[in-house]
Amino acid sequence: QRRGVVSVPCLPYLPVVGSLLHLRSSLPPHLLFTQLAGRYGSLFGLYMGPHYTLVVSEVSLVREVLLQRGREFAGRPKMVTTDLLTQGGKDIAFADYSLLWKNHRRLVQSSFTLLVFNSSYQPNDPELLKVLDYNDGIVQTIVRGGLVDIFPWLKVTLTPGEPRDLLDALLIGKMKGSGGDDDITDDHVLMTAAEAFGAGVETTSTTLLWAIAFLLHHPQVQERVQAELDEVLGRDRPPALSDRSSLPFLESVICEVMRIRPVSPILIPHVAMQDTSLGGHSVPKGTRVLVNMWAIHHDPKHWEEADTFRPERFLDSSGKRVTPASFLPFGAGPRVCVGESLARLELFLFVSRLLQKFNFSVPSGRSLPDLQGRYGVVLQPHHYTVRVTPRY
Ligand code: HEM
Repeated sequence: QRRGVVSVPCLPYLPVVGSLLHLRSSLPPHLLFTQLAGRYGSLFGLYMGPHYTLVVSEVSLVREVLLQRGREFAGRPKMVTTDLLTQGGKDIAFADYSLLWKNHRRLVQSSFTLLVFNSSYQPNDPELLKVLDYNDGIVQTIVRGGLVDIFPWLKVTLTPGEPRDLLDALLIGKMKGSGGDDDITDDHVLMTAAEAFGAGVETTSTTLLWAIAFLLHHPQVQERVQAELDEVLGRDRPPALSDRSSLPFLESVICEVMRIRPVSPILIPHVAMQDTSLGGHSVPKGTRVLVNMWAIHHDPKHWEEADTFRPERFLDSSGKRVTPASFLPFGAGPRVCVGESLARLELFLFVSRLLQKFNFSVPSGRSLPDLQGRYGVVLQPHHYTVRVTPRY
């Protein structure tokens, strides 16, 4: 037992493997952790190999980690996969807390609008295809990371010259050292741009897929959004950002989608940068913290019929938008999503224009989308088929 953490319930653990044997499950991590929280409580510990890790599943504790003690918990663990993908944390999401990271983050945040709206591509533009390909490589690599992040010595299973995939290629490139022709400096240059795509495109487009999936299950919600759009915009005027406050039901549908299926059900791991405390328990420096946002968004103490899709929960009795304290799809505090306002803006423009112009339905003979989802870097819906017809 480490000093100071004895009072937090902890999963059994063994030398070297830690608690991994107790984490074997067919459930995806957010559901497994939610189940374990039922047994061990809303704050419990486990060992990911040698790494002591706290799992947090209660909103007041989450707010303590992200906001009240946000600065103390703003570190990121050093992991083999992300270290390679980001050239030792030269990105934002996986870089440890430092002055450099803070300046980098500020710079990127302030240039997003310019960066995102500055250029456009035609479908199949070779440059666009290359970027999409690279993005896909990153997604697959992080999914495959798993064990090598817990036991870095697994790297030795590599055969130099015979990379099996992008992860191997990056590892081999790194092992060769710097300065050589095979060095991965091009990837290095791509880090920040790749992250804007990796963290930005995958999350936003997946949220859009979830939105359509839930609208197919709830055609009456689709009709109500369309009635609101018809009243505010009419048939032809494209939605503008200034319309957001006049479309509270549409905005509440987007929120309910992000609540019921958060694309990032477990936040990127945080790390205690100093000895600190959480919920009155002392937490040693270096402790990893996993925030289970799925558990927060489905907590029956805070959400009535949490498993039911009900956008009205984001409206008050006079129909105005409200934001419950247990709704944190972008995280909060120093590590809050850099792209939050951009993502909200994109989702508003996409959903409003699509529903103004089209009806979404299930093609005859096909079944409704499966709403279970599959867990990767983001929580995605299984593939489904949708019929899109112009409204007029
Ligand atoms: C629906 C869309 C999105 C959702 C739900 C989402 C959610 C999140 C979450 C939960 C985090 C982790 C917070 C934490 O670790 O405490 C995060 C971090 C981040 N997101 Fe997003 N995100 C979205 C879109 C975007 C977009 C559009 C961009 C950029 C173009 C972006 C860039 C980032 C970056 C760079 C970080 C790391 C921040 C840091 O560690 O300091 N995200 N996002």
